[in-house]
Amino acid sequence: MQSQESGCSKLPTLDLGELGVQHTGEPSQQEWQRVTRQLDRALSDVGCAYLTGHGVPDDQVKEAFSSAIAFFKAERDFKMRWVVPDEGNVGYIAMSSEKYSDEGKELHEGFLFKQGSYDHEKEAPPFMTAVTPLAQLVHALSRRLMTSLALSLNKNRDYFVNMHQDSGTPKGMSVYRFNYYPEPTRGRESSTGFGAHRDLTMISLLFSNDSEGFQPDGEEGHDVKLTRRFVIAATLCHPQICDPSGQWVDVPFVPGTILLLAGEFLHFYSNKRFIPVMHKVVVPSENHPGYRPRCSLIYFEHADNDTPMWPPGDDPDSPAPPSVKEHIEKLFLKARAEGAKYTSP
Ligand SMILES: O=C(O)CCC(=O)C(=O)O
Ligand SMILES: [Fe+2]
Repeated sequence: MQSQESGCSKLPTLDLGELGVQHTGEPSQQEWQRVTRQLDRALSDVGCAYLTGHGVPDDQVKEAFSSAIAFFKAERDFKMRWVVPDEGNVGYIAMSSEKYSDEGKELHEGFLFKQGSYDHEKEAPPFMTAVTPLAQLVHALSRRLMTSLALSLNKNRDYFVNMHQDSGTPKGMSVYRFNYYPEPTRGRESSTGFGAHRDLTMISLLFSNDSEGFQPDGEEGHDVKLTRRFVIAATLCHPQICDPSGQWVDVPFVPGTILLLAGEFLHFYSNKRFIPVMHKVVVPSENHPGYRPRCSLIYFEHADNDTPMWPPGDDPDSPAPPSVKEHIEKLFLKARAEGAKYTSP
């Protein structure tokens, strides 16, 4: 496994080899073992890894981003046609209408969507056509990663896949999300891109565009050993992960890779072996010529609705865990309630 130099940090890079979805045949046993070993190490040491050899064609990713960026640049009234309903969990998320941490106003817009959510009666957002071929590959990729994670825990190879039978259908909670970070015009000192949080997922797969970044001044030189937290960012507007000493570490854009993040569901179902990486997106500290908005596309892999969010304990007196659906909806509604408080005090 190689490491990706990012300023002071080294993030693992994992070549998926025969597990890449360009290979439709069954990977060899050696390849399952190699990838499983490396994946186990990356997610137990750091909680994330850059994936190469994944088989999702770069031109499909670029196409999806240009179509999404065109959407986010459209008039607000147009975008509001898809606004997420009050109690809903898919649709358009307007600028600064969510808040995931206490770090200030969060300067992002978003769009949550599922495959198959739009039919003849419900108008699809215009980027849907560009995303559809990519989504099918991402779904297949996620199943291979879940199989490998089950093998690494010495479980039946279908242990996780069986918990995710509704993925890729409108019924399950698994969802895609575009985030859009335009260049901030004012109030950047007290704002952030996306507040620090851990994903509630089994795994998250993150694509981003090249937002034409550079290393921010004065953030190099920490001797950081990455083990627990993680920031996604090293460019103008970028993600970061966080380490145990509280240092945030940049996660630069690496062309052609997907960033894999372990989520909380995986943490609980691996007996806390895999680290649910803490991450956030930072905004540039000042205006820079040539700045391009950052756009990311994330696939959140969530177990089927009624699955307990963590394995129920042996203690009959301890409260039963919430279901995956209840737990996710609670967090999502809280983020929107906080965003609303913040934007209209
Ligand atoms: O946009 C990004 O790069 C990360 C956003 C994120 O962490 C999320 O949507 O959960
Ligand atoms: Fe996240």
